[in-house]
Amino acid sequence: MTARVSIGVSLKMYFGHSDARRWFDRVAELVAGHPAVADGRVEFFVIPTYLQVLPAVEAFAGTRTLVGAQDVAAWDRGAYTGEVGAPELAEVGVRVAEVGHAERRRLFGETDTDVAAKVETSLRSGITPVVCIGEADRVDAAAAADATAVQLCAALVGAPAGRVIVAYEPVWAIGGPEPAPVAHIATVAERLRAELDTLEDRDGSTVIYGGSAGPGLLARLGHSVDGLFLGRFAHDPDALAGVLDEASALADARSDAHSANTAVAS
Ligand SMILES: O=C[C@H](O)COP(=O)(O)O
Repeated sequence: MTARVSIGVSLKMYFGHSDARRWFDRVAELVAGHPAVADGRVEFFVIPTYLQVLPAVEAFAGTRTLVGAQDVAAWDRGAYTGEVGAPELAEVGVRVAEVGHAERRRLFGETDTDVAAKVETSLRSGITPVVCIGEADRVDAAAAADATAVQLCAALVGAPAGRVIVAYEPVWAIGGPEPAPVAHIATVAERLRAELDTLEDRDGSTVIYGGSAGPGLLARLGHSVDGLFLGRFAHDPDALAGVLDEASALADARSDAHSANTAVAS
């Protein structure tokens, strides 16, 4: 388990260009003044639409915020109309790329093979993939853990060495009024972390939770996840500030636990 806690936001296609730019300015000010983001205890990433990427890179310059893309082409470059490749994304400052979100799998027919190709090109281009996985139907936690472990393995087929951010998002909890139950999330996230721990060359990889996540959830989840992947409940910068405060408290608790363990071992 890393001491660092990750908080990510995907804006999906909710904001128009002006609204997105206003949100970037508000949030850039917020994170610039947030000690835990400023000193790296909390990793913060923002994933706007492709067209909003460059203004986001500009707005968040100097704040340690990682700007991401909501998708990435499965190929580096060539005759792929409408696509954007990882090398170009990296060239303009994109640091993370969302791969295999439930909406892309459901609405655009993305398969595990597509997801694996996108993970591969991202890592090869120096971009950290945010690998989205989650069970489609509301099954019990053990079945969800089994299903998502299979998805994770499929996403990493052929992937070069490097850190991945695994976003566990039960499909049935996305876009709803509330997140999945804490015990369910904890069971699945712990299984996914255990799977990652068996893999070589995945140092620093993290498991975060998404699906109607908002203020109050991280404090209840505690050490069972490495952070959250927010959607609608980050549109209000004040709500996002609350989540960042919870992330800061969790990062401090992890750091204390790590120090205590080190002291016992020596
Ligand atoms: O990308 C983010 C997730 O799909 C969660 O979105 P949501 O919190 O609006 O359900």
